[in-house]
Amino acid sequence: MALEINNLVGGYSQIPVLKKISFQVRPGELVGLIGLNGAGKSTTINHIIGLLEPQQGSIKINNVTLKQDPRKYKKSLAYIPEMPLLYPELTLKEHLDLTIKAYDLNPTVAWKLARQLLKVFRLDNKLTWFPAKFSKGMRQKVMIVCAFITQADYYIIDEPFLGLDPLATRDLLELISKEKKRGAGILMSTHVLSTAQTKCDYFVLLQAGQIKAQGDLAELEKQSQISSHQLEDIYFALTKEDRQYE
Ligand SMILES: Nc1ncnc2c1ncn2[C@@H]1O[C@H](COP(=O)(O)OP(=O)(O)OP(=O)(O)O)[C@@H](O)[C@H]1O
Repeated sequence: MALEINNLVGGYSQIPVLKKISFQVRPGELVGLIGLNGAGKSTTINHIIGLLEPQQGSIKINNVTLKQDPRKYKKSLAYIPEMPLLYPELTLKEHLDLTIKAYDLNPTVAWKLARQLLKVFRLDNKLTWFPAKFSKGMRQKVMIVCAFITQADYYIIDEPFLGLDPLATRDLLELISKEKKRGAGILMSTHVLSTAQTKCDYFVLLQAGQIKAQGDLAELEKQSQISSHQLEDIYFALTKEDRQYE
């Protein structure tokens, strides 16, 4: 049981952005997807959520590809994009109702969880609001609440920390930790290496569409051949030579 990316070649045209990347996200694990601008993080995520089709290789969730069983694959996955995308004509309550329908959730159970999450993210008195009234951070929180009520097997979270205030960041990290304990696997792309270092169990370092290194912090430190426990130092050491030629 895992989210498995096997020898994935992909991108937006015939010239691939991703060149044979392979890694796994296992249940109960938070994996950090790390890389400079343009390294291929969003492209990887777009493949996993099914916006792009693999040119070669495969992506499986619990042994099923999107093509084999689209319903099962999509229900196993919840996605929080970097830029919040909401329906302008739907209220916050209607966004939650839509998620409950789309994921075929038990409305009583889902609403109980939704109420708790809305309170945590201070949205509980805004159920009748339309997205136009929300700030960017509030919109992001709506997406977080919608994603986490699904109780999916795997979460894909794209750069979550940029628009969130410190309180919301702390609340999200607590939520991630709870979901890990429930057994969910989480893939999170981020540039915030200090947070990634303390929270992620495993790291995938992308460089120009290839995996430069992967492992836990100790394994990465070994591969980097430097004596630093800081993810930032290890990351720069591992990607130094390649950056000179970009
Ligand atoms: N819609 C697109 N069409 C064509 N090429 C694209 C498209 N989106 C991204 N690319 C290219 O794919 C490569 C990887 O981009 P991607 O968005 O995956 O990087 P990223 O690691 O997510 O970067 P960032 O940290 O800036 O978000 C880049 O060379 C980029 O120019």
